[in-house]
Amino acid sequence: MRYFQFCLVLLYRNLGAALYFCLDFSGWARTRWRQRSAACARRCKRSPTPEEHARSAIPPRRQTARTMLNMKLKERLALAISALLVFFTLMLVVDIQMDYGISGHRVPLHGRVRIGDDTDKGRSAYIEFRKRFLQKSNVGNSSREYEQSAPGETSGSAADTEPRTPAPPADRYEDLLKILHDQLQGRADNNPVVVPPHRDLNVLRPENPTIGEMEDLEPSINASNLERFQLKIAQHELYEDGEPLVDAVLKDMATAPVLHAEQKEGGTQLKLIIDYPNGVQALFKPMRFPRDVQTLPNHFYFSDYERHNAEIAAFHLDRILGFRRAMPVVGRVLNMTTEIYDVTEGDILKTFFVSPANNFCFHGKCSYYCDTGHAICGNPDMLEGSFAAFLPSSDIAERKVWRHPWRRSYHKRRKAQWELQSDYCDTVRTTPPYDSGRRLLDLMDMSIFDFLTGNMDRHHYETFKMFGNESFTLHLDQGRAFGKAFHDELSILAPLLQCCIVRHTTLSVLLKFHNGIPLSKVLRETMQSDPVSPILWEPHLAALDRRIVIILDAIRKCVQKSENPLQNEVNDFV
Ligand SMILES: Nc1ncnc2c1ncn2[C@@H]1O[C@H](COP(=O)(O)OP(=O)(O)OP(=O)(O)O)[C@@H](O)[C@H]1O
Ligand SMILES: [Mn+2]
Repeated sequence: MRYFQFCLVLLYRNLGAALYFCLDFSGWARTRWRQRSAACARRCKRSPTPEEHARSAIPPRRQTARTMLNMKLKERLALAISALLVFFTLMLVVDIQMDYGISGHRVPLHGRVRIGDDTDKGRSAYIEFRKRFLQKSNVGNSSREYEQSAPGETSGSAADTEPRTPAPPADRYEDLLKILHDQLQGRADNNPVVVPPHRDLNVLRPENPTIGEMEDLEPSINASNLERFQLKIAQHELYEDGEPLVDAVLKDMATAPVLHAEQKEGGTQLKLIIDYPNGVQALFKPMRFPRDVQTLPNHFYFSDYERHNAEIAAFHLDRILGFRRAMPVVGRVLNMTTEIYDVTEGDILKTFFVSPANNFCFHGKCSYYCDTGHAICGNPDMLEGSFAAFLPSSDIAERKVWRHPWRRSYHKRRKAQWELQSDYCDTVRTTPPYDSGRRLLDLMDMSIFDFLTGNMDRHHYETFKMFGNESFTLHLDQGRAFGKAFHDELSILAPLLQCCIVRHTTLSVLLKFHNGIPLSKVLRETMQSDPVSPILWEPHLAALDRRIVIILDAIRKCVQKSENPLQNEVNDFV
C-alpha cells in the first residue's frame, strides 16, 4: 500500500508537467502531420519510384532510431514521461491486485493470478457447484423464490407471511450422516472434507482460559452482569452453552435507564454508544425501515443500509448454531427526546429536527446516509433499535483486526482475487494463520453463518490478541445481513466451496436442523423473547431452511469431488 501511495504522489506531482509535454507533443505531431500531408499532396497520387521503394525498404528499427535522433530534447522528454505514466498506471493496478494482507501477513501469490478460471482445480468445487446451482435456479423455478422484489416492496398478502410448515425433507443426506457416524466410531478419520472432533481445536480445547484468568481480574461484588460476562469470555468462545449471564445482559440492556448517548466514531453508518448505570455500555443501531423492506436491487452490498433487526437475529442464530461468537443483542424502543436528545451533547444535537410528518428525526454525522434525506425518524418520537453488549475495552482485552481473505473488492467494477482464481484456497491454506489450528475452520463456519443470513459485508474480522491465533473469530457487524429473502448469494459460500473443508460439529448441527425441527422454527421461537419481536420477516426465516439444503449440497459435492475428482469433472461436462 505504501508503494501505491508513493505512485499516487508521483503521478499527481508529474501530472501537470506530463500534460504540458503531452499537449506540446501533440502540437509537434500536428506540425509533422501537416508537413507530411503537404509532401503527400505533392507525390502521393502517383505510384512510388524505384528510389522511393528502396528508401522505404530501410529496416523499421533504423527508421525509429533516426526519428528519435531527429526529435528535440523536449519531444524526447515528452515521450519518456508518457511511457513512465503508462508504467506507473500498470504498477498501480498490479499493486492493488496484490494488496490483500494486513496484520503483517501478505499472502504470497506464487504468480498464480489468472483472469477468470472456469474450471475447478484441486479440491475446490466452487465453479462446478455454481454452474449447477445456477442451472437449477433457472430451470423450473421461476417462482417468487428466486426473484428479487422491487425496491421497497413489502410483504404482499397477509397469507404470504403466515408461518408455513415446511414439507418433510426428501433427502436426509444419509451419505453425510454416515461420515459423521463413522467418525464418532473412530473411522473416516482422514476424511479430507469433514474434520473429526478429535482433530478440531474448538472441540479439544487443551486450554480455554478466560479474560479474567489471563488478566488476573475478578469481578468486584458490585460488578455489573456485563462486566462479569466480559471477564468470562474465553479463548474458544464468548460464553458457555447455557450461560445465564447472557439473558441477564440482554435484560439489562432492554430495561436499564439510559444515562448517556454518544455517536460512535468510525464505521460508515450511524451508531450510538449507550451508557447505562454501573458502567454498562451498548452499541445502538437504529431502525430505518419496517422488517419487510429488502435491499434495494441497485444497491451494492457496500451501500446497503444497516438493519437493526439483522443484528438481533444474527446473535440468536449464532447462539442456536452453537458458535457463540456474537455478542448478545436485544431490541428496545427508545424515547428519542428523553433517552437520546436530552442525554447527548455536541454536534449531533444540531442534526435533530421535526419532519413534515411531525416526527422527531436526526441524522448524526457519518460517511453513509447521515443527511436530512436519510434521517432516522421516530414515531413520532419513539425509535426502535438494536443494542449490542459492548466488548471489553481495549485496556482489558485488545483485539486484532484481520483482513478477510475472501473479502469482496468493494468496488463496483473490480473483482477480488478469489473470484478470479479457482485454486485460491491453496494459497490461503498454506499461509499462517490459516495453515494450522482452528482459523481456517472458523472462516468456514463464518462463511456458512453469513450464507444463511445473506451477509456479504465481511471485509474484516477480529480476534482477541491475548489468546493468540488459536482463538475463535468474533462474529461482529451483521448489520447488512437479512437483506434479500428470495435470493441465495452463493458467492458467500466461496470459502467453503473453494477449500472443501468443514467441522464435523458444524455439519452435524446443519443436519440436525435439516432432518429435525427446522432452523426457521427454532429461531422464530427463540426470538419471541425479544422485546421488539417479531424480529424477522417470515420469508427471511423460510430462506434459512432453503439455504441449509444448499450448504449440505455443497458439502456433498465436496465429498464427491474428494472421492472421485476425475469422474466429477467428466460428469460436469456431459
Ligand atoms: N459490541 C461491540 N462492542 C464494542 N465495539 C464494537 C461492538 N461491535 C462492533 N464494535 C466495533 O465498532 C466498529 C464498528 O462496528 P460495526 O462494524 O458494527 O459498524 P459499521 O458501521 O457496520 O462498520 P463498517 O461500516 O466499517 O462495516 C467495529 O469495527 C468494532 O470494532
Ligand atoms: Mn458494517
